[in-house]
Amino acid sequence: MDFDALFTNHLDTLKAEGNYRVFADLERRCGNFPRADNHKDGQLRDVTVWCSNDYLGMGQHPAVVTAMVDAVRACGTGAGGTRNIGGTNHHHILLERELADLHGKEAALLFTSGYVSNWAALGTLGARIPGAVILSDEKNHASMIEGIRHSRADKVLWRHNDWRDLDRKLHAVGDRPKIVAFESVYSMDGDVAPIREIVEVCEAHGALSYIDEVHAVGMYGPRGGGVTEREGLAHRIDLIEGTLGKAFGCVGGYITGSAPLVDFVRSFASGFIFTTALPPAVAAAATASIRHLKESSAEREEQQQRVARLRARLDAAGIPHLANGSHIIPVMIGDPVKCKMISDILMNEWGIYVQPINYPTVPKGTERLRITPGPLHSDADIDHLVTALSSLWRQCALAHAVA
Ligand SMILES: Cc1ncc(COP(=O)(O)O)c(C=O)c1O
Repeated sequence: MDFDALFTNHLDTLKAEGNYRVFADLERRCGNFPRADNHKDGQLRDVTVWCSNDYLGMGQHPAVVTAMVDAVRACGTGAGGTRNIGGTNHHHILLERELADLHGKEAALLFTSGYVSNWAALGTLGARIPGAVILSDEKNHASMIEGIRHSRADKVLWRHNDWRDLDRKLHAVGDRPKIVAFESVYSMDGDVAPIREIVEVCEAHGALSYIDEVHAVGMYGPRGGGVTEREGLAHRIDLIEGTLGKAFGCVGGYITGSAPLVDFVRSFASGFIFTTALPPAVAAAATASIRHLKESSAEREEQQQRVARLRARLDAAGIPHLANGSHIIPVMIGDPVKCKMISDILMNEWGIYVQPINYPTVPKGTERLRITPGPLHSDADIDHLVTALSSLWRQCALAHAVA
């Protein structure tokens, strides 16, 4: 199916109706709003955070902080409107160009979060492509599930990461327009999808491929374009979705794809049209973060060393963790009460903050600590964490990994 022709067709109808909107190129809307006082709130406990999704510490990177502060001074704190009505600033346009370039796509579109990107994009594609069927990996994130539900399109689940099952299910769907939705790095198990095989199956069936790279953008690929960049597959995926809130250290989400696809979502998605735009300062900070990670792999390399070191230390201590080929280290506990208790003791007695992950976020019996080492963790932090876990493993009589 020629999706771009279909999108263009719909857009032509919009144009004929006079409802088609464009943004002024590099539109500026900055003002000298009064600066807010910088105040410190109450005393904070000194803990080491081990469960942050600011994977590379970019939220504290001087270039990112400076970009945000400068933009707040120049443009104020808020966008002041929806993108279509007064809220588009040159920082949004620059960021969309940066994102399109990151993924080698014609266009990009910002949303207020990664959640909203998935919800709005899948909701719109499923609802507006007549007769569409969405084939969704069974472990897809809630934002994708909700988007599909919102679209009211028919949904078919395929077994997690099982491209053969996907192939069979695409066959069974037959001649209808098909959208295949999946992730690159799954958040809770940290496992990585067989993207090449999935893309080949999509191509064989003429399906639109939709990948969520939320846990991979900034982290993988020579310029931080995600697993699709690392594997040289970005150009074969129709839509890449990502977040600015994790490795890029800011907030917001986006989609990238062909110009007609992005224009189609921009023109029809209520989650884009009817909400205040991201603050320009956030867009400026995200642009600085993306640019930095495109040009420098220092944070990524440092992060990968931290992950390798922690995994080796856990292995040496016999503490079971999922080997998954990603930066997410799930330390398996398998009991909800012990999981919560260990998290509490780590916080109260060891100054370590790692949130317990229990049902319904993960299936019963697979309760875990989801640990995310970053470049800002020192060797001493890692040693302290493993010493604490080893002590708790003995205290709580937890099973050790088989060597
Ligand atoms: C796979 C996946 N997609 C989307 C999102 C939503 O991204 P955001 O936090 O930017 O809303 C998350 C959030 O954790 C996620 O894990």
